[in-house]
Amino acid sequence: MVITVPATSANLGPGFDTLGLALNLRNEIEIKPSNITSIEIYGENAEYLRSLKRNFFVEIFSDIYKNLTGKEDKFSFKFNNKIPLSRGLGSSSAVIVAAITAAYEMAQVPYKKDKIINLALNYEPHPDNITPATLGGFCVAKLKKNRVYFLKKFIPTNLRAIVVIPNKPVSTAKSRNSLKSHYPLKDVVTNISSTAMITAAFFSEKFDILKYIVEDKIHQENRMKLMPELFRVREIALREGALMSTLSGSGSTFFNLAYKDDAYNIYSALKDNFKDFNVKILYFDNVGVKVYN
Ligand SMILES: Nc1ncnc2c1ncn2[C@@H]1O[C@H](COP(=O)(O)OP(=O)(O)OP(=O)(O)O)[C@@H](O)[C@H]1O
Ligand SMILES: N[C@@H](CCO)C(=O)O
Repeated sequence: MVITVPATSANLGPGFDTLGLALNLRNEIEIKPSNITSIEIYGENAEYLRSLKRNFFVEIFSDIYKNLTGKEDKFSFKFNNKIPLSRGLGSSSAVIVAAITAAYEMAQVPYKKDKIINLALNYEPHPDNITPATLGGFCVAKLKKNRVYFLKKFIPTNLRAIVVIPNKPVSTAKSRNSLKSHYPLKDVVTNISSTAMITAAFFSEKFDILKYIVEDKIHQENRMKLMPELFRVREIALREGALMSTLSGSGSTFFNLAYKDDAYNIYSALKDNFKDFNVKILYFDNVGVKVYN
């Protein structure tokens, strides 16, 4: 069985822990029943992941598989990773969502994607990465009493993401600790109105308005100060025609949305100015986690 899962960009600026979308940059995992457990890792951060004593995917997969079947069967795992670690592209959510889905598939227990999203929450309390990793598209998610409520919208094919991936990781857990616990009412209102406008823009496919309404007062500026070059990434992307330009999740990646005809200009301006950063044009993903038997 092969399972693939997309990278995700969470928050979209003001939609902290609420908005997210899926990008066509996928980790691929091949799993086969075997007499012994074996793990092969290729691609992004392979050397680092090989050096770890515990494999996050295999641990989650084994727990869920045992819960479902009562058995401790052995499998061979081959990972081909494209999502860089701790860059705000949802690498941890991708692992969690893929591992849970793989366990249900291998155990041959029927499931709905709603189930995957809610189980994933036990491992990471951020529905804004988990929901689009599972479903693809643009997702709005709300966590209430330990349950995720969500809505998804397909992202049209005339849009592209231009991502700027710095060479420095940012741990989500650490970067959350640096955030304030209280905010003035006017800042809260800025985020509520901006998040509502972004949601309406995606659901009505009226993307031009994004140029004027994306404002965050909760987390972005503080997090961007950890890597001040990101202020210039935003300035250049917007100047070259991006519809919006936001920190991806907790960073360090910057996410830029553009019409496909503007994508190359934005990409080359960013590439020329940030030679040490990895700049990519990506399609959006509207499918989410996918299984090939
Ligand atoms: N392919 C992988 N295989 C095993 N473990 C992984 C893999 N990808 C990520 N992880 C685990 O997830 C951690 C990264 O999680 P973190 O939340 O800091 O970053 P992220 O999910 O990439 O960013 P964000 O949540 O802001 O989008 C890694 O340190 C590692 O423990
Ligand atoms: N909403 C989470 C996403 C982490 O990718 C945060 O900003 O910390």
